[in-house]
Amino acid sequence: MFLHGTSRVNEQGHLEIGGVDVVELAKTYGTPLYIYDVALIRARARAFKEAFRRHGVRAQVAYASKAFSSIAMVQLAAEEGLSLDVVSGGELYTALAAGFPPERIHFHGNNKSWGELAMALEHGIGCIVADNFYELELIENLAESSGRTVPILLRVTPGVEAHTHDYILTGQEDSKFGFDLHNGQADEAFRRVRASAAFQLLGVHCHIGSQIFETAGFVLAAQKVFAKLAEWNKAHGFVPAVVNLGGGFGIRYTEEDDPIPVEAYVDCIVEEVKKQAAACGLPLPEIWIEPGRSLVGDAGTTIYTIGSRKEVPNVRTYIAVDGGMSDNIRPALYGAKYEAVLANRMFGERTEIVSIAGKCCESGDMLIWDIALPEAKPGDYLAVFCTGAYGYSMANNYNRLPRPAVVFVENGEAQLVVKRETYEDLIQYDLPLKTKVKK
Ligand SMILES: Cc1ncc(COP(=O)(O)O)c(C=O)c1O
Ligand SMILES: N[C@@H](CCCC[NH3+])C(=O)O
Repeated sequence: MFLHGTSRVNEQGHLEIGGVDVVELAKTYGTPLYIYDVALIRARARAFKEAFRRHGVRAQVAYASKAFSSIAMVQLAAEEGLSLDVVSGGELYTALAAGFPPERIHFHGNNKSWGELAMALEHGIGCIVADNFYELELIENLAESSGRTVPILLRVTPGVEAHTHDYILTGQEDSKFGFDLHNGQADEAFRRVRASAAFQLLGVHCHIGSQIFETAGFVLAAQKVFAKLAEWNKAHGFVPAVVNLGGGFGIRYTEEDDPIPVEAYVDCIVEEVKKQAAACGLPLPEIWIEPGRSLVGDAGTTIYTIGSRKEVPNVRTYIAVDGGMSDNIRPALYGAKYEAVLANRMFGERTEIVSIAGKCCESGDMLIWDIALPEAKPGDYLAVFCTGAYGYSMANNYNRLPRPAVVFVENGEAQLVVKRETYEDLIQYDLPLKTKVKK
């Protein structure tokens, strides 16, 4: 059976996560409900950190909070000694409100506003990952007006385009992110930054993609980054303090996925960075990575209540749940695949093949096509696995569906960490029409 972390089947034949019966959680908190296995998140965080520690190198593992940001999640990341990657004023605000140490926050984004950058500077965050020339201008102006020096990494696009299962080398990088390494943009950014007292250039960042199962793309990216760092060192004596190779480590959504353990990514990254630094005659920089999905993805499970059923004779049976693309847009957006079970009948024999439909008014709102399940009846609970990354964080109110609640479970205890939205929440920013029609 497809179970992760602390998930198991209890004596009642119910799915249990973190020592808590999922059916009880559904009854207490309602559905749809996101449940996070906290022990699994801790285990992943520790595995990443331990892998670096074994190599005896200086490193930061920054949780990419775009995968799932909430006050409790950020506090959990802090508790585990992670750094934090934020990509908007909203994620930064959440981190600060959660009491996350500002010096361990890294600020990303391809169009940071003046206001967002000002907030970051005001709170003295650890570093800004500068993405483009306009941003450099904004940072410089802000730094001048506040008399600060701003620690930055330059985000470069190394021309390594990673896909889910492979990677290809692209001569001409076509990406909205970062300074191109090959067409002179990165060199121009480097010159500007070095010429201004506004910046403290810590080093370079790159991120080659997401849900990657191979190490080759990271090796290639490190090689390209160091080729540039070697040039900058030779020509300008620049010694990087930090090299950040981003996130993108893949997880197992279905039986078809075959990711490597997190240690294997870290081993290959550390070995390549060591090799490259030595070859370039550079001291070993601090190595930073930014995992999102691989920290929280398979720790998250969504529980739905099953409702209607529609048979299309000789074609398909649709089973509808009380959520859908509003709480998990990934199947509609990327054709993402998931595994699921009936959480209240785990011992049930899987006697039929059905397709799981969401309740949004959209034919494309399908969560899973053609899955084997016990015969599902209205009121049964469907658990969809591996929804911890980019589920809640990409949730929306399409069709005015309230966003679900989020519960953390650990050692037999459940804790509500995000409340379910209410209908009142949905209309809280609406204002009534000022009618011009005379009665
Ligand atoms: C710059 C950057 N860092 C980190 C991540 C986290 O990626 P993942 O969740 O695949 O680890 C992303 C998202 O792809 C990203 O764009
Ligand atoms: N949101 C995407 C990944 C994008 C990562 C951010 N650069 C997903 O659900 O897989």
